[in-house]
Amino acid sequence: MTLHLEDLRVRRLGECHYDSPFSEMLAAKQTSPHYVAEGDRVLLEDTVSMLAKHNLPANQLPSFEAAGPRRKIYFDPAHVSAGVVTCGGLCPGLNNVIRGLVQELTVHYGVKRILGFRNGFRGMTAENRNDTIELTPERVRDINNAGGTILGSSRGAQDADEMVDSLVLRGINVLFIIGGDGSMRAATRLSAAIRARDLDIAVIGVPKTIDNDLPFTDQSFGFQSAFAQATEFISSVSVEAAASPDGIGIVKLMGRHSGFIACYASLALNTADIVLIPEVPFVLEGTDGLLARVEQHVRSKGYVVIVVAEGAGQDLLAERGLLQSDATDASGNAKLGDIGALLRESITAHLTDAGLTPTVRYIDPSYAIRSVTANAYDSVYCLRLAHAAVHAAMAGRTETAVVRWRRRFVHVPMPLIISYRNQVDPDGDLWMSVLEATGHLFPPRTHGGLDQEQSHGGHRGVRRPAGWDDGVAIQNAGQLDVDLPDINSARSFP
Ligand SMILES: Nc1ncnc2c1ncn2[C@@H]1O[C@H](COP(=O)(O)OP(=O)(O)OP(=O)(O)O)[C@@H](O)[C@H]1O
Ligand SMILES: O=P(O)(O)OC[C@H]1O[C@](O)(CO)[C@@H](O)[C@@H]1O
Ligand SMILES: [Mg+2]
Repeated sequence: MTLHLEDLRVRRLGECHYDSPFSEMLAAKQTSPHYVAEGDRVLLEDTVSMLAKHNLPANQLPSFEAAGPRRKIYFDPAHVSAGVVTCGGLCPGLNNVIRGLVQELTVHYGVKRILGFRNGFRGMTAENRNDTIELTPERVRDINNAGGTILGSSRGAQDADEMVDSLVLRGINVLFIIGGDGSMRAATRLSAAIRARDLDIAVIGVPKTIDNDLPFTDQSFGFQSAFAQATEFISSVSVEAAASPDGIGIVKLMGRHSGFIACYASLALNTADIVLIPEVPFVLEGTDGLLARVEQHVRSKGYVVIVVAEGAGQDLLAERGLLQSDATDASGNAKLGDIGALLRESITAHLTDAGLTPTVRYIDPSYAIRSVTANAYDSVYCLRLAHAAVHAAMAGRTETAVVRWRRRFVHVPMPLIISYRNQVDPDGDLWMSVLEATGHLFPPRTHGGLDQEQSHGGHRGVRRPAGWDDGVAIQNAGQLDVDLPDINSARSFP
């Protein structure tokens, strides 16, 4: 399927008639290397060859609407009641985003009423809709000092119409959804239900995912804090492995389908000998297999450190009957088998057979990683995303996520954010860096790169309940088939 320029157009509730509190500040601002003026756009692609192949005038190149404050806004702040909900797995920085939203809404726009729905979308059901937390500047003052989310989060299906009823009954006209791919799918369904009733409610997403698996965003918030924390555990097993005869250190890190945390945490320390991620298949046996490679390391260096993403090698578990192929969590995400345990057992058996005396240290620090507080970098990032989200909502944007793309903050229509899964490209420069750092070009490439399903539009391993929409599949952003009018002319979405 093809991405059309129209797919990059952000939906608007209507014309902006109210003066924004930022009008004066914006009056003289122009686009610069550090600022994108309202009305200017940020390019989707960033190489000469990608842009050249479109053969289009500059103002028709695929681009995103810039985020940020507008001179005119859609909502009268006096009549805004905002809702906030956090959904899916935890991620460092959730509280920072909540705090940033509340501060921006109250201090700059003068919004008086902000409600936090509790425990994810579950808090928006008929049963729970009145159990909200009033979010005031006082309530959120110190929440950034703790990990998790003061609102709670959850997985599991809720009825979109019932959630719209909750918004109507609680008088919410601006909703901020902080969540991952599943949450953005839910947000899209919720938005469709809002549109079907012709309601004047803005839905803005702040993409959150510890796995960094959402596309069209440089890196998701909390990711840096998470992989920084993960390095602590790699460091521990490295020390343990190095101090044991024939030592084997294994750390299993989160990453259901995308091995970004494993890659970045490994690069940060540069002590891992082998990195295994879902995107790059490997085998255990044979001369090209992991076991032979591990034995080589142990014989030459005395120990080996392996960093494995939880989604790696699931095919190996399946072959051995160690994977319940249709098991899912409440949100329809595939439940994974324990690749770390398989590595531990098979490496121990192999090295023992080879006459060695392995000591295996296996750590699975998953929850100890995603529950940490945001570091200084992520704290800044979360706050700026929150600001962008509030500006977008007040300007009447809807069904839109706020992200940072190529260093600029932009608006990405929600269908795009769920259109495919961001994964480590085995042909890309990140994986090349990992191979350079581990120095052994392992695992060897057994195929030509991510297949079509994996990289573009695929949701392998995600099994949603019947009737759920997994969003449109689009072609590789590098192969956009551009079709269409000048999207840069400001125009309301029909
Ligand atoms: N296709 C869908 N349609 C409607 N609702 C969905 C869909 N997918 C997920 N949801 C709902 O969105 C919420 C969050 O989804 P999920 O548990 O998959 O986490 P997520 O947002 O993907 O975050 P993460 O991947 O970081 O854990 C859940 O309440 C889930 O029921
Ligand atoms: O155990 P939970 O809370 O379902 O979360 C586990 C999953 O959540 C994720 O962090 C994504 O949020 C995955 O990497 C991980 O497998
Ligand atoms: Mg998800």
